[in-house]
Amino acid sequence: MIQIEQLTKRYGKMEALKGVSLSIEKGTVFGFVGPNGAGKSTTMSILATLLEPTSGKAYVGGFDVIKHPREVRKLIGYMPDFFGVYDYLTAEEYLDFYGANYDIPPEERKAIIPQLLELVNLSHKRDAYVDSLSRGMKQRLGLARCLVHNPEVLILDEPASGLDPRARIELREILKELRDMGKTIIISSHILPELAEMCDVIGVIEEGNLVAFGKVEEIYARMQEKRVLRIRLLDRVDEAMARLREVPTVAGVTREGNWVVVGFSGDDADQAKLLRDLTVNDFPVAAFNEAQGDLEEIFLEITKGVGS
Ligand SMILES: Nc1ncnc2c1ncn2[C@@H]1O[C@H](COP(=O)(O)OP(=O)(O)OP(=O)(O)O)[C@@H](O)[C@H]1O
Repeated sequence: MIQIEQLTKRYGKMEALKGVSLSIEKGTVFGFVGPNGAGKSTTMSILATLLEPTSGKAYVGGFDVIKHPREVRKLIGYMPDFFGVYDYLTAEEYLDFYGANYDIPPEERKAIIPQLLELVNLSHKRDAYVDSLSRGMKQRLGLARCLVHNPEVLILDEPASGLDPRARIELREILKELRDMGKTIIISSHILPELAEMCDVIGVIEEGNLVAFGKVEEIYARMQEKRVLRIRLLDRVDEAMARLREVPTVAGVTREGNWVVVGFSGDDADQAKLLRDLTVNDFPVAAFNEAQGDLEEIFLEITKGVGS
């Protein structure tokens, strides 16, 4: 559905994108993650036909964003990170205004708008002024706004930023519904766990380079290859450390008090073997556990050293 090939973007001397390539299949919820200034908004603006790349190609539904922006715009709904709202309009008038911008006839708008308000759980706020809505409600209204022309692709720039946990859950539920409707969704954030719970596929961007791309589980699995074991011994700590260093699947051994911290590249069977080896040799193991690598750690791991 979306194809990006060797995309670059320069702002003067500043290289915001340095040759990003990726492809997103129809019906995918794609999470674009990276720190501030990494190039997420730039990539999304190019896909939304609002910005021209310096070089490279981008296609939406097979249409080139430079050569066929009109066709692309019909296919996409874009929600920028900051969007102006028209405070003097009610929620319903606001959506009606955007529907009219897309040349949707008045009768059709009358039918669609209640459905959209329902979808984003704002039916009860139909007659409320936009400026009276909470941030989460405004975000949901913004989402409804980019759905007025029933686009196949949604490009949402940091839609969850500034939302409290409850509002984030609501947003996640709405995104699920949209995915079930067959929409392809691109959503950005600089907070990885926030995206992991909403997305199927994740791309990590750092200083204009795509440094990781894959299914959420694959990225987790990659981290699992580098697990960290924590072993607490009652005694013979130095001896145990020397023994552990002999094990081929052990990458590094450090000590934190009575805890031994082991960098480990083996699988579950290797891990079981390691524990057995310590206990049959009478090392007094009081605790043995695997440190859980969360997505935040994976993110730091993947992006470590990039750009330096
Ligand atoms: N119009 C512009 N003129 C000059 N530099 C720009 C412009 N827009 C973006 N940049 C620079 O390009 C880089 C990428 O910016 P971009 O907004 O794409 O990042 P981002 O990943 O979306 O970050 P954020 O999470 O802060 O929105 C940044 O260094 C930014 O300062």
